[in-house]
Amino acid sequence: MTTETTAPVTAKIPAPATPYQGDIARYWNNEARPVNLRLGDVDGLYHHHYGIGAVDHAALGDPAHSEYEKKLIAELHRLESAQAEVLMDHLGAIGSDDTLVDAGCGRGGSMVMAHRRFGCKVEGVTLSATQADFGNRRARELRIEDHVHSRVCNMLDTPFEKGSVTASWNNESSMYVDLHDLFAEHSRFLKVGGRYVTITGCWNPRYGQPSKWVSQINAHFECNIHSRREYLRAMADNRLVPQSIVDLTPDTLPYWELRATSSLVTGIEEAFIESYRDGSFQYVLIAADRV
Ligand SMILES: C[S@@+](CC[C@H](N)C(=O)[O-])C[C@H]1O[C@@H](n2cnc3c(N)ncnc32)[C@H](O)[C@@H]1O
Ligand SMILES: CC(C)=CCC/C(C)=C/COP(=O)(O)OP(=O)(O)O
Ligand SMILES: [Mg+2]
Repeated sequence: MTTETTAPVTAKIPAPATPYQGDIARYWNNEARPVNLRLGDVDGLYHHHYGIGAVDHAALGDPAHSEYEKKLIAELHRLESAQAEVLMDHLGAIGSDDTLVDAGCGRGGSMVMAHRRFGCKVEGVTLSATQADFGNRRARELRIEDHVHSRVCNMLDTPFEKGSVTASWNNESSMYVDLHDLFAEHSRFLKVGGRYVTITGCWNPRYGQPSKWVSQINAHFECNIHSRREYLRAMADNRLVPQSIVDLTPDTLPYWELRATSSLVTGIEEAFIESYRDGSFQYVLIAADRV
């Protein structure tokens, strides 16, 4: 029998708010890159974000060894999960009765991690019905569907009640939306005293304008990378006061340098490596209090 929790969300997909959002929904509905699926298969946590931390060369062993590629995939995945743990380190004290929101939740890997860590409810929104179905199927397989739920929904217009959410985040998903609209919505559903965290790639105002590498990343993902200045200004305008700003650029470079040597390369590795090296692009975590 089909129940409410097992029915695919595709049965009730809202129309995209704009033609652009329709493009992004299609993009993620059709995405099936091995660099994401093979990494997720390592332990069933499927991410669409990048990694941070030092590469464990001892664990990788000899590149000539027949098991090397498998170990490399496991290592890239370990670094991506480490990134999500660092984001969660900044969410503050979360109890099992709390609700968290993952804005732009992808296939839901971070939501599962947050539930395992805090025992709380996690609500995810994505434009992609394929991703929401994938995340809900994984939650059912893990028997956590009463706590972890994805829906097809525009993160700028969510059904969450005003002041009902203890903490929320965007993990590499804020480059698809206007930041003033985004932070107005987080600010609306967060409790006063709640916490907002983003990990994002942003262009560096000190460079002047987006570099050719940043433009290449935008074209590759059909996104619009904002500047660091824009993040801080849009937060300030929406009652989100930064508590920590961490430049993760040096921590993400080893991930990219390792990924560039793998068989799973997608062609975007050079743009990330060169823009991080020339200072035009930064990988940043911002944690802010809703005041
Ligand atoms: C790069 S993926 C990041 C996924 C996830 N945060 C993770 O870390 O694995 C970007 C996500 O943003 C979502 N997204 C983009 N624009 C959105 C919008 N307006 N509303 C909801 N989700 C959106 C996409 O559907 C996709 O799931
Ligand atoms: C930091 C920036 C600018 C990110 C842009 C958003 C994005 C597409 C993130 C990774 O998704 P993915 O895991 O699906 O990408 P890939 O296939 O390259 O691993
Ligand atoms: Mg990826």
